[in-house]
Amino acid sequence: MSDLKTAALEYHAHPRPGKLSVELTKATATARDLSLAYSPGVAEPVREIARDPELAYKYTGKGNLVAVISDGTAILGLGNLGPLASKPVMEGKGVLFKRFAGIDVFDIEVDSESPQAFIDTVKRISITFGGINLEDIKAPECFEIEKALIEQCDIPVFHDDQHGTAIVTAAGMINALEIAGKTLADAKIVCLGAGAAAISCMKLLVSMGAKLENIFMVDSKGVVQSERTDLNQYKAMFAHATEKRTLADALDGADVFVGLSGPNLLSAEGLKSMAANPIVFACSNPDPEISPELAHATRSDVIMATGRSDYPNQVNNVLGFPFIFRGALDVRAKRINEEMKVAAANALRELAKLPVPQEVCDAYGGIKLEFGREYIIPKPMDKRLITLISDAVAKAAIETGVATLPYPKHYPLQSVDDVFNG
Ligand SMILES: NC(=O)C1=CN([C@@H]2O[C@H](COP(=O)(O)OP(=O)(O)OC[C@H]3O[C@@H](n4cnc5c(N)ncnc54)[C@H](OP(=O)(O)O)[C@@H]3O)[C@@H](O)[C@H]2O)C=CC1
Ligand SMILES: CC(=O)C(=O)O
Ligand SMILES: [Mg+2]
Repeated sequence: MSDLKTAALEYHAHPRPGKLSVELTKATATARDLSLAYSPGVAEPVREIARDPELAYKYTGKGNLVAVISDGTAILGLGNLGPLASKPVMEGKGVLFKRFAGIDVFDIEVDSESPQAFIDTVKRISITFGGINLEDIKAPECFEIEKALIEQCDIPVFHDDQHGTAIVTAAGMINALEIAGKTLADAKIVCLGAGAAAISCMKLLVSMGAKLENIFMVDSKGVVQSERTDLNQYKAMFAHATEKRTLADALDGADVFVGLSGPNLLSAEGLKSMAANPIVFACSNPDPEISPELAHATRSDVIMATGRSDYPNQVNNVLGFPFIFRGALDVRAKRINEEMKVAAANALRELAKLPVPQEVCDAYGGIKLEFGREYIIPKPMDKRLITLISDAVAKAAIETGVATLPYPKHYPLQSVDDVFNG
């Protein structure tokens, strides 16, 4: 077994299975405490919530509780391995929500026979939560599922693989282009993958200035182009009349490669054919479309990012979802709208340009981190993420009328420890 495999299995198995547990937030030492926590005292908040459902936010953990829900149909880049196999990833998202934004998570793996069954299940349990983070649900079903749940639930519903990924990709991309001396408006972009993450990433890039005609999407059958008769409506939005048919055709002279597909799909030859200062976001997890080692050996001018924690430039939705939900929950937003997503992307992008505190450098082995080719996007351990992204999201929610609470008195948060100081 590889060292990483052994260590990862050991980490998950010991000293107790899994990565999360439920903790108590109130005293439970005496009979009096129990008479408040449970019968008879618990009847009082029950009566209050029955009278006014909004009081669930006052008397229960609802307002700080997010459901991370999957059907296991697109677990990272590992594919459709079923709901139970997705549980380590969903627990992992729970770890990240808690560690970076103080948000409690129940992970829920749904064994559903159809998108409608999944929608019905999630809708029925949605009242338990302050928000719903959908995860690792494959395209195109994920689009229909998210749309239905947004319509049917009055709490934020957010498919992380779509929007979390898009926000972080857009932030990193605009910075990488700036370093390469290029612009989003002119960049020729190849997106390998045409699923949940890819469609949403390309849509956000277009809304932030990329030209639809400059984007070539490639799926498992080749270039998404207008002569194809097998395209779903989401892919069809990106279909051009073009002679290009293969990934190699699309890559020739391209400025940007975004990989949201699977492992080892970008070859050295493909990378060689790209324009000067090529930007490669090989974001498939756990194994990228091209390894950074091969990319750097192939091109000295490549600006390289992956979805992984163990290389520079981690373009991963961990930089988005904890802080976006934090901001949304704290103003009790009814949804996470486009303005909130763009605000998050801009906050993230701008943070990368600020001097990096020593403690962040220390968490990454003491290396000097400075805006440039090896640091296009902040590191997950940077405490300023919660300060800036949650603040930007909360403000955008208020400005666009989806917040139901005013700007929080304890904002901007200085760290995750400030979450309950409000
Ligand atoms: N770094 C990050 O933050 C994130 C990374 N990802 C990564 O993105 C990838 C896709 O995830 P997601 O969008 O949720 O999954 P989906 O199942 O929704 O989409 C997968 C897409 O990959 C395409 N694909 C698969 N194999 C190939 C191939 N050989 N050549 C070209 N395209 C291929 C599929 O093509 P077809 O449509 O023809 O089936 C499909 O369009 C995963 O590797 C995942 O780890 C996802 C979210 C966040
Ligand atoms: C990071 C993530 O959400 C994924 O790879 O699916
Ligand atoms: Mg995911």
